[in-house]
Amino acid sequence: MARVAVFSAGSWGTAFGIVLADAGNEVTLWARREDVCANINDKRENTDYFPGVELPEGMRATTDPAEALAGAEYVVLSVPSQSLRENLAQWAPLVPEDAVFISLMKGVELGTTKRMSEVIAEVTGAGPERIAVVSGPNLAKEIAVREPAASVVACADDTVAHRVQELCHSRAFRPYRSTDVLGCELGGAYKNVVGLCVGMAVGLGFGDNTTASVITRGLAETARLAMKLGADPLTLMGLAGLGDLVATCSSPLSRNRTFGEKLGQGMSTDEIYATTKQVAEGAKSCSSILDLARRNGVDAPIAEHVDAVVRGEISAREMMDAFISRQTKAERD
Ligand SMILES: NC(=O)C1=CN([C@@H]2O[C@H](COP(=O)(O)OP(=O)(O)OC[C@H]3O[C@@H](n4cnc5c(N)ncnc54)[C@H](O)[C@@H]3O)[C@@H](O)[C@H]2O)C=CC1
Ligand SMILES: O=C(CO)COP(=O)(O)O
Repeated sequence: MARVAVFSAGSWGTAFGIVLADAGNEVTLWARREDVCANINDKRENTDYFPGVELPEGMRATTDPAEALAGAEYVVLSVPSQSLRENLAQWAPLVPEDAVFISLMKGVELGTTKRMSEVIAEVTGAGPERIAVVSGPNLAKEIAVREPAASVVACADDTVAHRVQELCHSRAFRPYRSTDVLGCELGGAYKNVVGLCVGMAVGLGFGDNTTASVITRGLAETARLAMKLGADPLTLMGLAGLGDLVATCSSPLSRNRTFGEKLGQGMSTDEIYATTKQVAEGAKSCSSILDLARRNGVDAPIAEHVDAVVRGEISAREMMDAFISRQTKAERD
């Protein structure tokens, strides 16, 4: 049993906290809001995110980061990717010296084009042996009610990956192990952009040929960039690549796919933001991923066109037309 601090009590932080508590750990969730914290401690429920789901015994909440971090051996991070740097700057001085960071986030930082593990390393000074990521087909709502699922735990240090793997192996959650942090993170961030694109196709009324074409070319685009940066191609064929892409692009539970569907139906980005407070990481990361691809000389038509639709520069329909009319090429290029 280990002591784990989870930041924060949103969808995935809470659902992964349930996995950790089910696996026998002592879990403290940091909640931003007093009412969320009180519900978790008093009613054993995160009413905002998972009404009706009873939280396990080994889980409690606090709004005080110092209390959450006292004696923590593992620090799980599940905040919006674009706020991580600012959040961590406040929390880092409170983190116990040897604690291992576990990133659940699927985004790329705007401006710097850094992956979340890179931001963690930069802000905290932690070495690669203290930074792990968890990524895979893990829609939070299904995990919270213990539907069976698999995922990948990646850390540059295989011994630490093994420890984190054991930490989160519960009765419904099966983690695999990897040392390819970069491949897992890029797979996780890119599938959100592809999910937006698939959602747009659905919103436009198109069927399975269109969505399968976008998913497949999305995987090719993800692999092109990830491999250029040094990822193992097999990671992209695995749970953190293809697996997550399939879950996100097929599920109405996906916030990214839903966001895309609304764009396809003609809503603007601002109108969609006004309808939800939940994170759709791809709407921000399409721009940073495109930036990353351009800096590395990699062709990224899906990221480029999704970014243009999110910015309101073209419509979803114009995006689909542009894909079809692009210069023809070999499939493997
Ligand atoms: N929901 C899901 O099914 C999954 C989500 N993820 C990833 O997990 C990360 C978190 O997403 P979710 O939990 O789904 O989002 P969410 O919107 O459900 O929760 C976000 C949490 O962050 C907090 N938050 C928002 N702005 C903040 C700020 N400025 N500073 C500190 N905390 C802030 C919110 O209070 C909330 O507790 C994202 O990177 C997402 O891609 C990964 C796998 C599954
Ligand atoms: O990452 C996810 C599933 O693995 C969740 O996807 P959304 O953020 O699109 O809901």
